[in-house]
Amino acid sequence: MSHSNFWLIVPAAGVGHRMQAECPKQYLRIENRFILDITLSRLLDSGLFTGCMVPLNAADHRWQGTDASNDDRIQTCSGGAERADSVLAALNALTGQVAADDWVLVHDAARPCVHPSDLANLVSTLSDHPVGGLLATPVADTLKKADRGQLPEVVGTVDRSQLWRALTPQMFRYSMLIEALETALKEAQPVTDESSAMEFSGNMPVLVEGRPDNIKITVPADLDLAGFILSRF
Ligand SMILES: Nc1ccn([C@@H]2O[C@H](COP(=O)(O)OP(=O)(O)OP(=O)(O)O)[C@@H](O)[C@H]2O)c(=O)n1
Ligand SMILES: C[C@](O)(CO)[C@H](O)COP(=O)(O)O
Repeated sequence: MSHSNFWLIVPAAGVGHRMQAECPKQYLRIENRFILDITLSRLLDSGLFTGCMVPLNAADHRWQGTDASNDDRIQTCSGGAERADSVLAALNALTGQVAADDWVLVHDAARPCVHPSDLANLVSTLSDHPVGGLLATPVADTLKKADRGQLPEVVGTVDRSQLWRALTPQMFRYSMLIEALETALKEAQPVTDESSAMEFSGNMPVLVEGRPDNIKITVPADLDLAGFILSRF
């Protein structure tokens, strides 16, 4: 079993355009709790993490009203224009606290339904792996490729036999992840998750199957769905 420490980064600097809400979605409430508080408590309650860094939007004025802001395990920093920029900012803000081969788990603030069993399985599966990996779930729907018309039309059906939906947490060694993100961003590579940066650097992250109910709250309908999922835990 690895003797490395485990650190948590929860990117929470987005504005939630697709949610069309009155505030950034991480500050919407489920059962009168901020989504950000739910996500952070579900992860930190595992007792796994040495520390946690939460990148916030520079214009964020809601953080001080959260329960998490009173948790001395949690540090904050300023995020960036894109999710990858926020994650890199958080990694840099941890410099001096984290050893090169410590594990860093990055988990979207917008995924409050993450299940403790998935977190435990991710860590136990990868803690001695040289690269790391991510929670993911096999695609269960038939996938269509469409043209870009106003009324999109099918141009083909995609073979889904090797396709997975990437979830979070995504778990990589501190120094490898910083280097991969810096390289990908410098080369203007599209980086929508940590794995894609690691892949660009030539690594093959492991896919660890996770629960499909680890949803990312993205559009309005996701809020009630997340509330139902959380009510079942
Ligand atoms: N510049 C950004 C953009 C996103 N995120 C975070 O990354 C996670 C996943 O991103 P996404 O679902 O795209 O959130 P938003 O960018 O807020 O949503 P949208 O794209 O609809 O604006 C969220 O927890 C979000 O707060 C971040 O920390 N910094
Ligand atoms: C990281 C992620 O949740 C994995 O599926 C996803 O890439 C985030 O994408 P978003 O557009 O920033 O929500």
